[in-house]
Order: sequence, then structure tokens, then C-alpha cells
Amino acid sequence: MTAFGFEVFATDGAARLGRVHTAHGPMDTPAFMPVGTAATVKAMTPESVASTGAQTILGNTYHLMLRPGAERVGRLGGLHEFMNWRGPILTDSGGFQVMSLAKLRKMSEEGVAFQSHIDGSRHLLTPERSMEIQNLLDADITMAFDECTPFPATPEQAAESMRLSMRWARRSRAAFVDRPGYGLFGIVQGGVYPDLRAESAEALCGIGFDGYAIGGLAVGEGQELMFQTLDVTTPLLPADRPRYLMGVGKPSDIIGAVLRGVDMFDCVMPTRSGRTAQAFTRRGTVNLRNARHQDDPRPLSENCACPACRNYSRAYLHHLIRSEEILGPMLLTWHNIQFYQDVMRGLRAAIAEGRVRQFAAQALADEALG
Ligand SMILES: CC#C[C@H]1NC(N)=Nc2cc3[nH]c(NC)nc3cc21
Ligand SMILES: [Zn+2]
Repeated sequence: MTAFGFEVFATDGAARLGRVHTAHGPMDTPAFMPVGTAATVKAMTPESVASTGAQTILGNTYHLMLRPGAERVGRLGGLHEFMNWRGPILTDSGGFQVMSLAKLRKMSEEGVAFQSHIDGSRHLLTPERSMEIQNLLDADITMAFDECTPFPATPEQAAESMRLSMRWARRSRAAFVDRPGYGLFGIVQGGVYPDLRAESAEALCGIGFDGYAIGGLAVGEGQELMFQTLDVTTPLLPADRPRYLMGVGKPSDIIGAVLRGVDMFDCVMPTRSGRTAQAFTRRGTVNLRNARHQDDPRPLSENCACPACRNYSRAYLHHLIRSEEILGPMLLTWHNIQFYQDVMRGLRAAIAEGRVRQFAAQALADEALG
């Protein structure tokens, strides 16, 4: 059985070309992981997701514990069996979602008591219960249970929140069911305060994790402050372990973070935008709802292998959107996931050839042309 592991094949500055090995197969990095919150990447079949080159998808403890229930997914063979996704699955621990979705939350040292936003049922999430749920889901990569520091937060608030998350990280490590090919990632907290980020990174390294995530960025602090925080955080994390920037981001965020040593990304932008008629292109996003597309016979993108670009015109996509046809969000989501995978493939090739800075400069120049 494969042991969980991470190989670095090449570096270009701080950027790394690597591969994460899991029980359900490899993930080439830098990698973008489509979000599959409720055991589905919205508007996509697993086959269509796999066709884009995506190797790993995300699931969410919070959503799946509420519906259909973690024990039920476990009885049905785990998430891979349940949703027919045969590659690696990373599940978030519930910390972030319970903050953003749950009602009537009550925090304590033990964990978070809350009511379901679906039916008002009462639940308690603790580090131990989050580890149990992610084990029942059979996640290849489990995330530590953390307390998500609100933004903005004072240094005192960020410090108190981060230190609670570090105590929960230790409890997550102790409760994690260690199996060959399965890994547990810690999450660096500390808001936008370099000294707190450093304290958190050192605390996690002292506990020891299979990978290290950076949480609490892309929450409105702006790209420059996000990059500054990365500049002080990634060097403190072990070079032989994957680094995962949670919830990021638009293409220029991802490219800038790869240049600063980040290996893994997830974001709802490509899927959510696909459902709101926004298509990603090298020149920025295109709103297919706009009437200017109604007679445009050209494909969305000349050099994209997705079905939307191979088989249809902008005029047709515009028609589907205006007619509220389900095929519209399906094709645009497929294109957006393909676009993100093409950006990651371009980054991996550029790192392999030692030209990642030129790749980044070209991508930014293209986007600036609009
Ligand atoms: C503070 C903190 C934190 C992180 N903690 C956990 N468990 N999941 C996350 C998911 C995120 N999605 C986004 N989107 C911007 N940011 C995230 C941050 C976290
Ligand atoms: Zn396309």
C-alpha cells in the first residue's frame, strides 16, 4: 500500500514541481483541487472533472455531517464509493464552514456547538469528532480542526484564536486514525500578523504534520498583504512537505502564491462563476450573459480542449444562459475547471524548465490586456 508522501522534482526560485502520493493515487503539484462540497462538484460528473486533468477534489465535513450524515457515508463505503470519485479526496475539517454557515454557535475549549443551517438540528464539532467524520468519509487528506479567526481581528484576538487552534491541532493529531496513504494537514493561523504566523508555523512543526495549510488569507486583506504574509510564512514550513493555501483564488493569486512556494489550492471561483455565466479566459473573465455575444460565432477560447470551446460558439453559450438552460452552467463550469487545470499545467511545465517568473509575467500581462 502506498505510503503518504511528497516528492519535489524541481525548484525554480521558491516554486516547486512535486507530487503528493496518497492511497487513491498521485497528485501533481502545483495543483488546483475543484471544490465538491456536498459530495459533488456542482454541475459536473466525476468523469467530466477527471477529463480536465484534476486529480484531487475537496469535500466538506460540515456539509456532509449534516446531510447525508458521516456514519451513513461510512456505511455506504466512504466518499470515493458514494460519489464515484476514484482519485484523492481532501476534506476540510468543518472549522471554516461552521463559522460561515452554522446558526447559534457556542464556542468552548472543547469545540463548537451549533445548529444546522438546514434543519436546525443541534451538533457539536470537536477535533476528535472532526477526525472521526473525516475517517468515516475515507478522506485521503484530513484537515486539522481549527477555529477560523474572523477578519479583521486585533493582534490580541488573532493570538487567542490561533493558540486555541494550535491546541486543537494537537488534539487532531492525537485523534487522527493513521493509515498508509492517508495524511493529516495542520493549518497555520495568525491573521495578517507575521509574529503570530511564525508562532503558529513553529507550533505546527513541533507537533508534526504530513502537510501544512495556510488559512485565513483571501478574506479581504488584498493580494499584496496576502503575498506579504506568504513571504514570511512559507519559509517557516518544512520544504519536504506540501503547502496548501486554502480557498485561493483567482488565477493571479495562485500564480503569485506558487512563486512563493505554495503547492496546493482550492477555490469555489471556477465552479461558482460557471453558474453565474462568468467564463475565465487568459484576458480575464467574460460575462456570457452580455448581449454583445448573441451573434458571436467564435468559441470562448481557441486553445481550450473543453467541450464548450470545441463544439460551441459564444452565441450558443449566451443563448443557453439567457434561456436559463441547465447546459449553460454545465458547459461554463467545465470550461472554468479546464482553464484552471491548464494554468496549473502551465505552471508545472514552467517550473520544470526554469522559466516560472516569465510564465507569471506573461499571464499577468495577458490578463492586464483584458
Ligand atoms: C482562518 C482560517 C482558516 C481555514 N480553516 C479551514 N479549516 N478551512 C478554510 C477554508 C477556507 N476557504 C477560504 N476562502 C477564502 N479561506 C479558508 C480558510 C480556511
Ligand atoms: Zn474551454
